[in-house]
Amino acid sequence: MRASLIQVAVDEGESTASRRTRVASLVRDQAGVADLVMLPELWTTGAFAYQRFADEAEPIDGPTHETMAKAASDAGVWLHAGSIPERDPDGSLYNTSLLFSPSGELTAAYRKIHRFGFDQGEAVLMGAGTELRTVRLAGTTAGLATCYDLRFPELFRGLVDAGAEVLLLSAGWPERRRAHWTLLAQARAVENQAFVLACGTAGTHAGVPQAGHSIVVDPWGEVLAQAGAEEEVLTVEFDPAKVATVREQFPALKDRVLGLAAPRH
Ligand SMILES: NC(=O)CCC(=O)C(=O)O
Repeated sequence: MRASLIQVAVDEGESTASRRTRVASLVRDQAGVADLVMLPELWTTGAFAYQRFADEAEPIDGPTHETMAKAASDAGVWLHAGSIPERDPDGSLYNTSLLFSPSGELTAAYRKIHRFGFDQGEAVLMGAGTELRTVRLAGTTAGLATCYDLRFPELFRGLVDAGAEVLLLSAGWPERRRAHWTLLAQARAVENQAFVLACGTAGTHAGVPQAGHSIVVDPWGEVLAQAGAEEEVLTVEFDPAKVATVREQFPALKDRVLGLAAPRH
């Protein structure tokens, strides 16, 4: 499988409409290059531009859906189109990832489960997703996660229990915590014996420099490729069958002990 992670720059000053057009063209450029293309979290607004979420929220089948479904089918690729600020028909907001098939059908929508609560923005403005999402694509099973989710290993274990071999994380991770980003991506890959493809943003918005450094890690924890700090398309080739090989040769997942009792005092 060949995957291209498009590390979109989310600097202020570019309108949402023109960014959509620009990113759709980057996706189309992947025709014949990649089987799977990924975009970051909230790349239309930037993940920290909290004041824009309500104004720019869209329904699942809104303008980003329309543009990205067409880009996926024009390019003939699986497209993890990152996430949008979704407005549910009941008015509430969610941070929702969209995944399209090569014919442009929406195959999965994942509402981010762990909202970023550190600075009160996302956790106050957005609702929390409640359902894990896995998708069969290109002969493997992918599990979806978004940014802050990376800090919560139980979510990834849930995806692996549901059959995931490839963990797709779209993010808007800040430069300030870049060391955590690389470490956690490798940890999630090693502990789950799965590929991790983590696509972040570049640039600066709302005063928050973004980490970039999108990363692809194999089930043994080796970094197959990592981007730099600027906007970049990171293309990598990997064999999802390596998951079965690693799990067979070093069957640590089989040694899990479930339902540990709390300590007695
Ligand atoms: N958008 C996010 O989820 C930010 C997460 C983050 O900054 C962190 O976990 O650190």
